[in-house]
Amino acid sequence: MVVAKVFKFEKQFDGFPQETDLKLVEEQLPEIKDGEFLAEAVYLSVDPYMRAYAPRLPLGETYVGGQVAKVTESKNPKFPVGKYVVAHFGWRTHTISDGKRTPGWTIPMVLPDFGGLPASLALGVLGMPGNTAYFGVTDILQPQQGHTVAVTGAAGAVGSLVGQICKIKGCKVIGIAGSDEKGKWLVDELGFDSFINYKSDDVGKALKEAAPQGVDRYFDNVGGEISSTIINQHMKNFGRVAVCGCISGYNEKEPPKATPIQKGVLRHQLRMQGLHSTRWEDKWMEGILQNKKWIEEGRLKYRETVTEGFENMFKAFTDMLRGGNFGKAIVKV
Ligand SMILES: NC(=O)C1=CN([C@@H]2O[C@H](COP(=O)(O)OP(=O)(O)OC[C@H]3O[C@@H](n4cnc5c(N)ncnc54)[C@H](OP(=O)(O)O)[C@@H]3O)[C@@H](O)[C@H]2O)C=CC1
Ligand SMILES: CCCCCC(=O)/C=C/[C@@H]1[C@@H](C/C=C\CCCC(=O)O)[C@@H](O)C[C@H]1O
Repeated sequence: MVVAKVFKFEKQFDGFPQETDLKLVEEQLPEIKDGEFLAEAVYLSVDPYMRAYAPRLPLGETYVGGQVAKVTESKNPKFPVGKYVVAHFGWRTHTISDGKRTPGWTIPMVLPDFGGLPASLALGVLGMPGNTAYFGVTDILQPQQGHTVAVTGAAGAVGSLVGQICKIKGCKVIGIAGSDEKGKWLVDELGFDSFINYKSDDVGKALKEAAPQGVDRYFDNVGGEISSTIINQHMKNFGRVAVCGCISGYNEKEPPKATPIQKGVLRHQLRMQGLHSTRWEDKWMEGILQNKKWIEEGRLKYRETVTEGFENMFKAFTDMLRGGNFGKAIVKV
């Protein structure tokens, strides 16, 4: 008899998530049936969307999320024992799956050959965040050689890759994030051209110094007043803005107030587009293979912030929301 540990959504968040909003329970799993397999979580992801999605998640449900799991029993030839899968099973240690899609989420996928790179990367640079960065830059932002690019959430899973991919495309990249230690990593190790600490610097003033001629492309991971400042005061004419996330408001009880951006969009004739990584599901492997190639060539660096122990999922999640992570935040069971 297999017993799964599962985090259930106990109480709707009211502002910043509290530990008592989730409940860790045990579930006895039945024997697998024909067409099913049993998978044991090895790495689990903690992502900002888990906070943004909460109002739509019914209470009592398993908390949402992706994981890399090892197939330990199988009556489904597409998911043989010993293989690793990346799947949207939620915050749980053991899962019985029929290999079909959890409605609204990605379909379980046997991990492709990562050529010796760690399987955990399927939750980061070789998975959803990596593809958000890759397709968000190549399809939405479309930076050209010589462009100046600003990216917020710059030291996180998506932002750290966005900046590097823009460097690969020949751009000047300005990263905006929440600590000088993050800035040092971005500039000294990832090759960003400059860094702004939004917690201690005046973003408008610092951006004027870093990009006196203005910004051609802005990859927005945070929304709020920082984005209003960039869009209203720093974009060049005909610039592009990729709206990827708005984490500055996810934990707010009331919708955050920020200076309207319409004037800036209009004055500078900007092209501003939202994106969800899922729109590129039909060419998902293109992003994974390209990011993998850039890693192998030494042109794309990744970093993981690993929390040990399934019981520490909530801690890892809230640490990430508070900015404790460099690169991708994951949990190792
Ligand atoms: N559209 C899509 O398909 C996807 C969108 N996203 C979005 O992209 C963004 C980044 O996601 P991801 O890379 O996974 O997460 P990160 O790895 O960047 O982690 C979140 C980071 O957000 C920063 N942060 C927290 N609060 C604030 C705040 N008030 N203002 C500014 N920054 C804050 C913290 O860094 P710091 O120390 O700098 O504050 C923290 O490390 C999120 O908004 C997310 O929702 C992510 C994946 C897919
Ligand atoms: C306003 C919330 C923006 C969330 C941005 C983000 O991180 C998206 C990530 C998607 C994720 C979408 C899942 C749920 C977010 C829905 C929130 C909402 O609309 O209220 C998943 O599909 C993979 C990433 O592409």
